[in-house]
Amino acid sequence: MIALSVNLNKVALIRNSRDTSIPDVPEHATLCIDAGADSITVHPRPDQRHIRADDCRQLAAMLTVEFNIEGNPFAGSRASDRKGVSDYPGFMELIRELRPAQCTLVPDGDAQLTSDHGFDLHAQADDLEPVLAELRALGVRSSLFMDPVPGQMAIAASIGADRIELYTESFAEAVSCGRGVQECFERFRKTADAALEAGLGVNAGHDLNLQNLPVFRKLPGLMEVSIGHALTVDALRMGMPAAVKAYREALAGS
Ligand SMILES: CC(=O)[C@@H](O)[C@H](O)COP(=O)(O)O
Ligand SMILES: NCC(=O)COP(=O)(O)O
Repeated sequence: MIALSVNLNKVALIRNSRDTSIPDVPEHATLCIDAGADSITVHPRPDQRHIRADDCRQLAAMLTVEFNIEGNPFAGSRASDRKGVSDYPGFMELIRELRPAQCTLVPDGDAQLTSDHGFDLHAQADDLEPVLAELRALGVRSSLFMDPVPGQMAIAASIGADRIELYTESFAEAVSCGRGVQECFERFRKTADAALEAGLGVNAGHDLNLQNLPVFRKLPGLMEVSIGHALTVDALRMGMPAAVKAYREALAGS
């Protein structure tokens, strides 16, 4: 069974548009879990535009399923610009404090609108190796956010990653425009095969939705998908429990 990890970034984004506590992030985590989510994902960015360090602390204290925290391991601390909101302590400082079940390392710059590329391990392996070693020492499963490039999988394994997360925006784009879907899927399949061959687990995420999951779910060895933006948009129309159930069904092929 492919695990569904619901990303709550966009619930926090709505909340942050006012000085308020609603929509309540932990309450929506519970709604997702009760509807069948296997895991909760968040991506606390230094500007705390959506998920804040305090959200991560609240979720870590209450979750009854796996917690996956994503972010750039080299992101340092940043003072909060909002009254009553804690400073961003630095990504690895947050991981050391909370020790989530999984940590997905993403090479996002602080000013990026969203995640839009994976790591280049030819350039970044030496910097990442000690971070992966620390995650292992903390008992946190590691995952590296990667583009679908088969040749990088052996490097990911050699520096100590437990899993990779395939950056799926290119597949989502192919499905959306109706062009090159099979060729794109084949690139992901070859990358997944290379990851499995190297002993890595295979996660995936970014722009996955109810239209592209029926195909992407067939990826060999896929263990987990993390989905936030499209699922939240669907939840605006159908409600969060129904949206989670719809994504679970899409993953199950039912
Ligand atoms: C790594 C990735 O693709 C997403 O998990 C990321 O969390 C998206 O970030 P935003 O929700 O800030 O667009
Ligand atoms: N790692 C992907 C994720 O957590 C959510 O990405 P998206 O569904 O918001 O694009």
